[in-house]
Amino acid sequence: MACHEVTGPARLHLGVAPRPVVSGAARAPLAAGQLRVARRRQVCQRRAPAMDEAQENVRVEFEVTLPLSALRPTCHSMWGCNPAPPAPAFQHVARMMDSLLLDSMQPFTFTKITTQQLNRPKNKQPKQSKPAPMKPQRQAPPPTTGCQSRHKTHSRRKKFKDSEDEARIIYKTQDTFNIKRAEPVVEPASYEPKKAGNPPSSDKWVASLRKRDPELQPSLPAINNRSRSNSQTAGYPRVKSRSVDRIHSRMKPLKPLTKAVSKDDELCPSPKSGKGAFPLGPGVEPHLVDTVEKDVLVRNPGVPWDRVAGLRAAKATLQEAAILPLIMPEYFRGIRRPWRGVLMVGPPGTGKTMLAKAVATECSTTFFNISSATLTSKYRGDSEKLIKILFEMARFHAPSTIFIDELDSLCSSRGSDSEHEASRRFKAELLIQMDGLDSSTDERVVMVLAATNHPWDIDEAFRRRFEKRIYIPLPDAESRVELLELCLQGVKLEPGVNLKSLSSQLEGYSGCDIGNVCRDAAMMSMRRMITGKTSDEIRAIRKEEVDLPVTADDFKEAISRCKKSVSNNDKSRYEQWVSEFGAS
Ligand SMILES: Nc1ncnc2c1ncn2[C@@H]1O[C@H](COP(=O)(O)OP(=O)(O)OP(=O)(O)O)[C@@H](O)[C@H]1O
Repeated sequence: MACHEVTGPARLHLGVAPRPVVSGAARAPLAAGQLRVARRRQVCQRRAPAMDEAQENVRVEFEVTLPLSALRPTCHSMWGCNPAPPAPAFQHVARMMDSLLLDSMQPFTFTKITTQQLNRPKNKQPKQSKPAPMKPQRQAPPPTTGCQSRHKTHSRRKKFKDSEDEARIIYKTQDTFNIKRAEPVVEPASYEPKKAGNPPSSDKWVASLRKRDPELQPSLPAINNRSRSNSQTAGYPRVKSRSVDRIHSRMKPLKPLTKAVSKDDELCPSPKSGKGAFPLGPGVEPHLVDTVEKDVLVRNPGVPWDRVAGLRAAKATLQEAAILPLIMPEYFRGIRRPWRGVLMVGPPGTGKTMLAKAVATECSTTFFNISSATLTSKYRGDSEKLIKILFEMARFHAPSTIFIDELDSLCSSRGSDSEHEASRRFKAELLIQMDGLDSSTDERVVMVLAATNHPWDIDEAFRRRFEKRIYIPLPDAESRVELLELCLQGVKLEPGVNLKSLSSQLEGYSGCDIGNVCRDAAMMSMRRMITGKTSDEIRAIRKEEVDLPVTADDFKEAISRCKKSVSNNDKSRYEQWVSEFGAS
């Protein structure tokens, strides 16, 4: 018989004297350790070893009704009764008692556990005269201890075949454990819930029962739920679960996207969808929306086209893909729909990220910037949900640009043994979301822009979805001159410095490398000035003394110190990939 087949009411009452024992009031008092079986009068008198040292002020009482068929002339081993194997229903009750008595006294903060059969036939009810006095206690919290809660579980609705199958066992004892009295006894009317302090013991007790006896599982959820609500009403600080936190945070008003105003915003207005905050529909997790708004959404990339030197072909492709559909949306319909995805491929430091920001700045689109760092570390496990919300937000704030930096680290080839489950789910979700960007029917233009230094690692499914795959090469001679001019803005140059001849010396350098050379050359005069001086002497140097024009020799020295970061082999590998998979 499984535990839920205990068909009669099982009542357990733990209390601290002098509180009257309710259900035992109509009976002759029983000595400690006595076990009485009603109806059949099977009385088993045994003393538990631990109960020999009785404490006068602690009384444990429980009342159990269970089918006679379940009852054998046996007791639980704890009381040293008949060694015959106990019946399952009785076992169930015994195990509960066992857990209560053997655990760390926490159970004694419970005053009553009641299990009732809901549809018991009236003529089969056990005698009501004795349990009747317990009823008032269900309405008022028992006054014995400070940590009280009541629990009620309902046994499965199963009728007895015969009323003779019912038996009542009443057990009374004086507990011998070193029970710390929680609080003085108070009258029910003056009972007040404990405000704070000890956590509710019910959870601990239930957890203990679960651990000790998995067979009790079916009856525990009801106990557990009830105990939570009781501990809540008893004034204990509630332990919030993550899901509860989410619900609470859902109720918090989110900052509207267009509300943030900074100094930068005033100088260069951020792209505004003008639609206010993203609505939290069903299934939308507010903390992820918050995450996208805080960490992914870039309000003001602030990179105009002219800050990007060279890269004319790439700029033209991006203009066609991102800017023109916004300028003349009627034209970009049907077969002329805007490109859904553009992949920028090239060596590091060639301006791919700058280009993406420039697109967002020029188009005034809402710019979402995600990278493997954003997704895999902080939001591991949530990354696919984040992607889903990201695309929903991008549609809501359309026209939008979603920029995925270092695409290879997020969208590498699938199916390898080392592939993590979370990564697989993320890729699947991203593929689905990119498929959903059908701007031939949807007027909300959302473009996915990605950049990678390792195009050969990208999964072919993603490669296909990036309809434009453009090469961002190392700067040519003309672009290098532009870069030098850009980098040396505000820097005094000696009249003898020729940028064209300088650019020829910088062949094979990336935009980033050229910036480093310029920075180094611009600091040469200062280095010469401070050599061999103490910090006090350096402090005494005036700005005009160090701010000397940069000479050709300075550049020469800087070039000798800063080598290029991209090898010829790397360059040819990119060119080979682009000649095979490029689409510009
Ligand atoms: N074409 C360019 N115009 C202006 N600045 C450039 C250009 N290319 C590179 N730079 C300089 O190099 C720096 C790095 O550029 P960016 O981050 O865009 O390179 P990237 O191609 O995205 O590099 P990675 O692939 O390593 O992410 C920029 O801050 C900028 O100063």
